Amino acid sequence: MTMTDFEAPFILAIDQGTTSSRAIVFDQAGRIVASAQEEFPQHYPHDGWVEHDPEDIWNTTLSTARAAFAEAEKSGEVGAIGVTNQRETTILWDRTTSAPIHNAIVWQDRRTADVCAALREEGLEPHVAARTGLLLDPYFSATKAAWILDNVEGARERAEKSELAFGTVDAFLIWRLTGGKVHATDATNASRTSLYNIRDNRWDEILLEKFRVPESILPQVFDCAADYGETDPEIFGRPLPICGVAGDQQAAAIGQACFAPGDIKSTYGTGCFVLVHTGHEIVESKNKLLSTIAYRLNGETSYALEGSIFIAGAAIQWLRDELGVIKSADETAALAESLETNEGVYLVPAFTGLGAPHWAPDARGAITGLTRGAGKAHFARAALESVVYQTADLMTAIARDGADAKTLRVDGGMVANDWTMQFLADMLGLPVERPKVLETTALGAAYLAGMQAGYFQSTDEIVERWRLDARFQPAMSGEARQKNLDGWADALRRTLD
Ligand SMILES: Nc1ncnc2c1ncn2[C@@H]1O[C@H](COP(=O)(O)OP(=O)(O)O)[C@@H](O)[C@H]1O
Ligand SMILES: O=P(O)(O)OC[C@H](O)CO
Repeated sequence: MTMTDFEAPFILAIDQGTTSSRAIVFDQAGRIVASAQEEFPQHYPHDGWVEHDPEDIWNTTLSTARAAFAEAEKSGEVGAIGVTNQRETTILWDRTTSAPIHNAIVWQDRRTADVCAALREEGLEPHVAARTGLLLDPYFSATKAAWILDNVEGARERAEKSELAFGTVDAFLIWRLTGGKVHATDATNASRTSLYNIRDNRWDEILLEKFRVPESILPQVFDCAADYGETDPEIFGRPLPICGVAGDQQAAAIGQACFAPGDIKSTYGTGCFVLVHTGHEIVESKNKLLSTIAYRLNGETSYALEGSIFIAGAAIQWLRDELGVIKSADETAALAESLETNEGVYLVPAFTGLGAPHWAPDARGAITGLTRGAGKAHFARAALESVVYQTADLMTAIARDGADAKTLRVDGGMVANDWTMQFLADMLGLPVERPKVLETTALGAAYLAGMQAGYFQSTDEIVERWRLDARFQPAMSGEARQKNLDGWADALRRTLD
């Protein structure tokens, strides 16, 4: 392909993730023109606490966006920007100086588990579920924002005087990119705060009061494809419109062209998130899944059921960084394959508690079935298998809630691992489809911006652009499958007990 094969104007997608910031420029056919990525430090000040320095978030976003932009502009012009982000992560900043008043409290952070437990005792959970589709868990932004207001000296008084702004990472980046002119978020990110009423599409006064978050600090909530203002001309040498925004899991579903009820995708990055489109209706889960906004376009809201797993690729990073049994993530497939079975070794990676469908913030990880012969292949296989079993638990919950999946579309860094994808198809008993573009999160943000910029007229044009790379068909015997699932259920029971 020559440079001139690309269809301009291009779209710059900013994908601010949990462990790295990425910027990818796409052409209008959905092909990658240029990209850049930078990791940044994670801070763990106490057991169960996870923080990011917002300046690291900003600096890595800025440098990757500028690098991808400069590379792309050698072959065409960038016309629009889409933003997608790690969700729930909470930042409060000074409206005058744009300086954060505390580190970002990351979605994985469990410090407000006690607050959530106390609110549950007071009977708040059914109200949270009815209004936001969520559960009472430290995962979501509300208790994180209140924690900052209570623990940074003078913050509450300053918030009451409208001197502070709250945002998930998208809102913080939009604020900085527009030079402090726009304080806005999109409906998907708002739906992850525990403060946003997903039925009426507005900040919920009762929840603001219960969670003790003043309305004065909240951003405006826009559609996912909308006018979010222009970037400060100094950033890219000219102003560029920011016109597409969605939380990363919702953006991945858009990049996977999940626009019809029943369409389902699973993204394997640091964590794993399964989203199934439920149309314009909110499906209330009876199996501890979340109801959430899939996207809002032209004022019309589509919803999804979501299963959130906190540790997926992070288990592989743990093998590499803490245990040192691998040097790089790619080694895990060969290690897993070197064993005919898992030989009874299971890992339950509850490093930051367990998410759906258990919601056990105090659970901690376990490895079971170790024998003297267990070695690094067993650990690698158990880590990969754990991601699959957690997905299987979610798929069971989704099926019980009435969604009937025919195939599962997968994406994210971990799906490069063929062994894991085959094991996933085997355990689910469903075909697993991997698309050609694995960067579906960034692609989804680019599509949203492209819609607002007028490059795409409808979601049908996005459906047409989806391309299959590989389909993994279930091949394992029913007996072997059940043995594995039983072994996992046993390890899980021991962890939860
Ligand atoms: N071949 C592989 N096998 C297993 N895990 C992998 C492989 N390649 C990458 N990963 C895992 O995928 C994750 C990176 O995926 P990515 O989508 O970039 O994550 P995020 O956006 O959450 O930072 C890492 O946790 C890494 O350990
Ligand atoms: O940064 P990721 O890809 O691990 O995604 C994080 C999720 O948005 C958390 O809800």
